[in-house]
Amino acid sequence: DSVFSHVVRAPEDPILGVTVAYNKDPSPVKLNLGVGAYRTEEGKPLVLNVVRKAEQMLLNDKSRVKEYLPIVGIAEFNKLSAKLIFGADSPAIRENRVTTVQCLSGTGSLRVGAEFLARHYHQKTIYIPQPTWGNHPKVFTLAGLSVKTYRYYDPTTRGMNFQGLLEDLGSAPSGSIVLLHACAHNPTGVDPTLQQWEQIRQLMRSKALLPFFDSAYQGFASGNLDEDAQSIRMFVADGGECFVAQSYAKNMGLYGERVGALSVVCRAADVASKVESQLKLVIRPMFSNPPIHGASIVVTILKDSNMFNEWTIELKAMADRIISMRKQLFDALRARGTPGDWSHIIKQIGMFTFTGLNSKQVEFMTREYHIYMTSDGRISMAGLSSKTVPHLADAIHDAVT
Ligand SMILES: Cc1[nH+]cc(COP(=O)(O)O)c(CN[C@@H](CCC(=O)O)C(=O)O)c1O
Repeated sequence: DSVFSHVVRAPEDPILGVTVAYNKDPSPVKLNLGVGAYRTEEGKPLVLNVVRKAEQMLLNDKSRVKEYLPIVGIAEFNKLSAKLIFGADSPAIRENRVTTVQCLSGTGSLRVGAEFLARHYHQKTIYIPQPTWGNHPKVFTLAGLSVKTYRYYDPTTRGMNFQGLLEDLGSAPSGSIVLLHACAHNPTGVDPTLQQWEQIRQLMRSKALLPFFDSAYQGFASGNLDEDAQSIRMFVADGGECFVAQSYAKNMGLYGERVGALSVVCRAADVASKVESQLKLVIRPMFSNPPIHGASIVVTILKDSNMFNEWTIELKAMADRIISMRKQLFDALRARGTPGDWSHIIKQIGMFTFTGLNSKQVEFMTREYHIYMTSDGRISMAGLSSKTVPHLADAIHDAVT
């Protein structure tokens, strides 16, 4: 018999497995509110017009070839990605203290950064928020870091547990790595205020804690690219060092193209270039060099001011539709007199609402209403439309009464 007959069947992924279950459900009223992927009012995935236009331009350009990219990817993509996240006027970019390497979307950027840190950084512990994106602990553990958590969310207020955050980061060994969601925290939808970010920055710099930002939703939280990058830019402005993982999956709708970048901001230009040389030694045996198509779309859009503006308009429209779904769900629950305070639905920002529903209630909603969402009570608002809000509101009302 097979030499792999001992292999046990692994469980489905807590997030991506929701889509597997949804796809199996024959119900005509089923609703997929699991995966954080944007859907239109018609409930369909969206390819941005500006992305279609960029792809057409690429197709028409007969000079384009499909040669290997350099290990670090498309140089122009890396420059434009750094500019997008750090700002055109970033001192770090001006002083050439940033190295950016093209990776496989946000996950790949996190993994490459974690592998580098496990090899070259003296502290092997990374503190991640409690709760956080389900894949974070696996990415960092498999890269060789040891994962600890810091308090982040307060279930009673459904807001931040800021005191807990300060205490936990305040008692972390100096030099520890700290994972920070740049904006639109997943799964809670709760972000620090700018004042709280400044307090976090001061505390972290005073203990030489190393910030590792995960920016998967730039532009999706507020609808404004610069606003959603403010937390990162505060840290870069103080001249300190940080890691930033960037994803174009959501804000440019390039999910399956796997387009992202890892940036490392260093204190000196020569350090940045040595770091880049070591990042290449991580990437080469991992995936050798990144895919050309998605990054070429990003370059085509970011380098042309008209297409860039077109993108920002489409991005704002996606963010606005999500915000209107929040309002509609909140109003629908109020209209039903659903017991409980549901104001967190409109206070939280980004792709997700952390409803506060428990796994039993979630199971009930899946069984009785064919609503698919993660067992932690997270709902992807992008999966909702005006037509389906009543169905969800009925399900929540039924689950809590
Ligand atoms: C915070 C965060 N960081 C990184 C990623 C990775 O994105 P990518 O660029 O595709 O590698 C995601 C996607 N998380 C949503 C998408 C599905 C998934 O889990 O992956 C989600 O939480 O639904 C995040 O939510």
